[in-house]
Amino acid sequence: MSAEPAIYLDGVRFSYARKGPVVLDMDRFEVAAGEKVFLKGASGSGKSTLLGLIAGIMAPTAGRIDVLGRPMSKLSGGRRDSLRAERLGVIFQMFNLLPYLPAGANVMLPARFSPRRNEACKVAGGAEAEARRLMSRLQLDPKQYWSSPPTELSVGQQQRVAAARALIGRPGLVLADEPTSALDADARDAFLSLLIEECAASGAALLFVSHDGSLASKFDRAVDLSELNAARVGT
Ligand SMILES: Nc1ncnc2c1ncn2[C@@H]1O[C@H](COP(=O)(O)OP(=O)(O)OP(=O)(O)O)[C@@H](O)[C@H]1O
Repeated sequence: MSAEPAIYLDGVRFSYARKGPVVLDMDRFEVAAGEKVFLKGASGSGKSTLLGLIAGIMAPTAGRIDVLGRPMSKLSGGRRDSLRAERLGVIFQMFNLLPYLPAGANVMLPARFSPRRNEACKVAGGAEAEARRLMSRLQLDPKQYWSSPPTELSVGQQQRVAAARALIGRPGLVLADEPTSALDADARDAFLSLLIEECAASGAALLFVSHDGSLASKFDRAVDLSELNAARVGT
């Protein structure tokens, strides 16, 4: 496992519009390699914005964000996309599954787009074998659901597909934005335990956003963005 931090953020400011309000203003934030961090904060405190910046979907207005030792915030949009595809697993609030691809093909997507992740699947017998293993681990039987279109899956099942897709090919960092908000308490706890186990098995750091503070005890550390973000939007 790399000793470089999974996330290193220094003096970051971000506005959605050139003359718009500063929505994120953070001095320092770090997540160690393999660390599991729970990120909470009031609605509108900037959690999704922070994840978008770490994932390289947007670039900060000022400051530096390194991801797995790479200078994410200094890269062009195209190179940020490549870094995200090669090294990050991202589970969005709405899962962002491709509706025209069946579940199994959705899980395999990162391995199709990233040679590095495809290569990492070889120890498991290839990308399809690894996709099936991850679906089984996340309690979504691939014999039954491999060919199912996402529209025919329940919200909880779609979430498992999104998690398996994020985990395929050993990403160094998994970012999860409220992935449990649609689940009941038992399903939520089971899902989170499996996600944490799989991140630990592949050595991935996990930054997990949720409003539900009762989940925090499962993590190495909990962080409140309302305290870290000097912009204090939404509070
Ligand atoms: N696309 C956008 N354009 C302009 N402003 C935005 C955009 N997305 C979010 N914001 C603003 O940025 C601030 C932070 O929003 P963000 O979605 O990051 O908060 P959050 O903590 O994830 O909220 P929630 O817990 O409700 O999901 C809010 O004031 C919001 O209105």
